[in-house]
Amino acid sequence: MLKSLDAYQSLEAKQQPTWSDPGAVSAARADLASQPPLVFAGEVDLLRERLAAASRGEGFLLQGGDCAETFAAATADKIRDRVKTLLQMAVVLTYGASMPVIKVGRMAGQFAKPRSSNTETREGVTLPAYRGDIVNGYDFTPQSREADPSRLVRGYHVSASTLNLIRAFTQGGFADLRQVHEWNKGFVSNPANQRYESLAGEIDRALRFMDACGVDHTALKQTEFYVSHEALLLDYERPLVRIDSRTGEAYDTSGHFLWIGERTRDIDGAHVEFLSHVRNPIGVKLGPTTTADDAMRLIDKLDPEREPGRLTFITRMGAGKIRDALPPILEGVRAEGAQPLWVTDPMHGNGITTATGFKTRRFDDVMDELLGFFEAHRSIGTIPGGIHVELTGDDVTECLGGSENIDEATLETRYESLCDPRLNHMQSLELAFRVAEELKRATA
Ligand SMILES: O=C[C@H](O)[C@H](O)COP(=O)(O)O
Ligand SMILES: C=C(OP(=O)(O)O)C(=O)O
Ligand SMILES: [Mn+2]
Repeated sequence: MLKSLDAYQSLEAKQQPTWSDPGAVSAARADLASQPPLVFAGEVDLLRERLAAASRGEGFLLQGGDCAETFAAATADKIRDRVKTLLQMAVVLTYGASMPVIKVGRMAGQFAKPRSSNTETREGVTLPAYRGDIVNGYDFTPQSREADPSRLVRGYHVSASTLNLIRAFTQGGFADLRQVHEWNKGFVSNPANQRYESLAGEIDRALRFMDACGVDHTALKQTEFYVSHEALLLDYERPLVRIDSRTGEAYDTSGHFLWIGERTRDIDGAHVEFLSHVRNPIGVKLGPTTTADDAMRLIDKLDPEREPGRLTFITRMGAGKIRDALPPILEGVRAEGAQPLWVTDPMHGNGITTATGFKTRRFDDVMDELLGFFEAHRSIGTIPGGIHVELTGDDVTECLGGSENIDEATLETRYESLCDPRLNHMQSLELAFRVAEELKRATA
C-alpha cells in the first residue's frame, strides 16, 4: 500500500514549487505526517455515498468558495460569511428544486495555486509567481516570493482552525433551518436578498406548520458540510495520508473531497497516480480540449471498479464552447457504461483580463455556461449533478455584471482576490435562484 502511495514520485509532477532547502521540506513533511488527520475516513465514506446519490439524480452538489484561500482571511467573520452564503444557496436550491443538496466548501485547504506562468514581471522586475499562501507570499519582493516550506505546516494549522469553526457553525445550531432569516442578516440589502427573504418566509411557515402538526424535525438542526480543495501540492497531500484502522485503506485526510486541476490531470502524471491510491471521492477538472477517450482513461485509472460517488468530472469549457465540447464526452462516457457525477464549473473557462489589468469574468458568461451545461445533459439524457463556483460572502467587485451591474470601472473598488475573481454574495444568490429554476425543469 505505502509503496503504491509513493509510486507518483517517479512521475512528472507539474505545477510544484521550487523549494531551495530540501532539508526544510523533509522537516515540514515529517511534521505534517505526525499531525492528527483533519477529516475522518467515515465522513469521507459518507460523502462518497452522497455523491453517488447525486450521480443517480437523487441529490445535487453545491461546491464553492475562494479561488485561493489566504491565511490572513481565515477570520471568524469571513469564514462565517462564506458558510452562510453556501447555506443560503443550498436553501434556495433545496427548496426550489426539492432536491437534497450536498454542501462542499472550497475551504480549509484551498491554498495552493497552479499558474499559467512560473514568473511574474512588474515594471521590469521578474520574480517567481505567487503560488498560494501555502507556498509563498503575495507581496512582490524576492523574499516574499521565495517558496517557504514552513508554510506547509502553517497551511495545515490554518485549515484545522477553519474546519473547526465550520464544524462548530454547522453542528452547533447556526445551521438550524430556523435560522434561515438570520443567515441573511449583515449582508448589504439588495434584490437577491429580498428574493431570498421571501423564500425564507415560506420556509418559516412550513416549519411552523410542521411544529403545529407535532412533526419531529431534529434533522433540520444540523447540516452536513464537507471541505475540499485542489490536491495540487504533493508535499502537503502525501504526508496527510493515513491508513484507516477499520479497513486498512488509505485516505488523504487533508480534506473530504479532493480534485485534480485542468493543468495537472495528465493520465501519466504524478497527481492522477497519487490520487488513484486514496479512497476519497476525487474530482477532475475537464477543459474544452478534453476528448471522450481522455475521460475514459481517467475513469479507468481513478475509478476502475466504477464505484458510484468515487469520481466527479467538473467540466469548465467556457460559455462559447460547452454546447459543442460537452455532448460528445457525455455520450462517449455513457456508451462505455460509466456513470461519474457530472458537475459544471462555469468560472474557469470564462476568464478575461480588462485593459486595466484586472482578471475578471462576466456574470452573463457564467450563466450562459450554466445553461449550456443543463442543455448538454438534456440533449444526451445524462444527469446534471452539481455546480462548482468561486465565490465569497463578502461584498467584493470582482466579476462583471449581475443585477448590481458591476462595470469595469467599479472592479477596482473592492477587488480582493489574490488569484481568480469570485462571485460576491449577491451574485452567488442570483446564481442559485437561476440554477434552482434549471434544476426544477431538469427534474420535472
Ligand atoms: O485558479 C486557477 C488558476 O490558478 C488560475 O486561473 C491561473 O491563473 P493565471 O493565469 O493568472 O496564472
Ligand atoms: C485552478 C482551478 O481550476 P482549473 O484547474 O479548472 O483551471 C481552480 O479551480 O481554481
Ligand atoms: Mn481559480
